[in-house]
Amino acid sequence: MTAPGHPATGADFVVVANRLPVDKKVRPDGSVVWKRSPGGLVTALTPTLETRSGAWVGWSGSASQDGSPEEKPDVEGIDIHPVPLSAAEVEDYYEGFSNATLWPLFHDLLVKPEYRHDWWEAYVRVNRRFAETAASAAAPNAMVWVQDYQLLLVPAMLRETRPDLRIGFFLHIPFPPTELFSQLPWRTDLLEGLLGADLLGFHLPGGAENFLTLARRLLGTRTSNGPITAREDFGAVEYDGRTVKVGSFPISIDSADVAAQATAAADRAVAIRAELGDPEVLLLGVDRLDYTKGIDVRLASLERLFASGRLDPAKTVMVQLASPSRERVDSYIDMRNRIEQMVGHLNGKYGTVARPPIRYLLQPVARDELLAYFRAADVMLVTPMRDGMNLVAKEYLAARADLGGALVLSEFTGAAAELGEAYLLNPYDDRDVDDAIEAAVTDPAEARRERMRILHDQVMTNDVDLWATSFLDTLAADA
Ligand SMILES: Nc1nc2c(ncn2[C@@H]2O[C@H](COP(=O)(O)OP(=O)(O)O)[C@@H](O)[C@H]2O)c(=O)[nH]1
Ligand SMILES: O=P(O)(O)OC[C@H]1O[C@H](O[C@H]2O[C@H](CO)[C@@H](O)[C@H](O)[C@H]2O)[C@H](O)[C@@H](O)[C@@H]1O
Repeated sequence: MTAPGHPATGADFVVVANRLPVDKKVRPDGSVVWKRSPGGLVTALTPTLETRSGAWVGWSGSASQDGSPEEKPDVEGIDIHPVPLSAAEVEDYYEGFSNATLWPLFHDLLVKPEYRHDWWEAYVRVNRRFAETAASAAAPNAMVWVQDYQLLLVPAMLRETRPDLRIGFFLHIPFPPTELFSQLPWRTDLLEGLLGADLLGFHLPGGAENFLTLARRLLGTRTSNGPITAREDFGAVEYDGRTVKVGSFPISIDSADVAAQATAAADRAVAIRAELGDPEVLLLGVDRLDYTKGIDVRLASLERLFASGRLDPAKTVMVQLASPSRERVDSYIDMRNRIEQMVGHLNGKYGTVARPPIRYLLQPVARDELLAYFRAADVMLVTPMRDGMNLVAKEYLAARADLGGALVLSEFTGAAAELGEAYLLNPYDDRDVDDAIEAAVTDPAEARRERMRILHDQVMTNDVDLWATSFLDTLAADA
């Protein structure tokens, strides 16, 4: 069925992403409910689609029963095209090639990537399915925006059957240097897959420049040499008789919405602090439970700060909200065990029965509750070993229209490139981590407030609309 406002021949604007903007949950009684999915990508694109009205091609988040037709959820303003994945494809394409091969390789080899040809075959097959679904959803000359590392082959597959389309691709995770990318047995196929696009977007200029070097070295193509800057100066690759534009577009959030909702949650923030025993210092971490996020880095630092007396465990509470993620992938299971051991150790050593210093939740919390936590926290701890952007950091800043709080931020996040007034740290340097956390807790209120004023303004000005508009305007410009 065609959504209101869409011609029967297809949509003029199509988003293609691994995930739909809603997740399918099957209740024990067999009934189905659709819930808004967690994750930065969905959070970032939903407002854009609502204002532009278009189609979204993606996976529901659950394996399909063989032979049964995929249901189509009703999402206002978006024509949804579900792509079914079998249980084996979830294992091989999503958990395997996407999250046990590409994810660790693109995140500095924090765990060892696995290179398996059966996973690759599933990745090619599923990418083709996404491309075919997108081709059938798109109107003639439509603009199609493909998202992220799960779909690196889709741009070329789409161009093969629909050369009329204007194709953009955005990578939400870091793009690694040639030396790392070249480990991939399928490096040329992946590079050629991406070069099917008219415009390739990365968060940071460094990722875009890595891509140009790779194209030059691996394919011998002609590429531009000048520096790339965010949204302004672009690079180019000459490939197959076309010019592929390459640029940096740092993603952001719906800042005004976050600020308004967090302000509305001010009373709940006070109640949260009371429920926690009104600690002198409330530290907060909010992450998918992923080994890239450095949850262990902040817990190890707290141990050192408690042990040395630089922070008083009797006056400090740290809340760690962790959303379960990719739970069947070995490296995620290992990280979860490690974190839970550290939480237990810290509470056992530094807490009392009535008052453990670490409060750890392994479940997603409701959005309004999350915003209340942002508003309640004195210090937000964002300590990834590597992260494409990190929207949590930006959400925290937008939530602090009261100019309270402080942001501790790893230099190894994309967000750090724009947020120089945060308490920046190198997560590989224990002393630096400890010093940054201590300073964020103990600096004079006026100094913290001045940093927050600059950071809050930065995020309010550079929002997700700027990200989407600058990408789509650039994509449309040379059509
Ligand atoms: N409602 C809700 N959102 C969450 C929770 N945990 C994380 N998120 C959201 O998920 C997104 C995470 O994005 P980001 O920090 O870029 O990291 P990513 O998980 O790697 O995409 C942010 O928009 C968070 O607000 C949770 O427990 N509840
Ligand atoms: O879909 P999942 O496997 O559950 O993972 C959730 C998303 O994680 C990744 O997020 C990235 O995109 C964010 C927005 O650009 C960025 O801030 C963050 O640094 C990245 O890690 C992944 O790239 C998405 O595809 C996933 O949906």
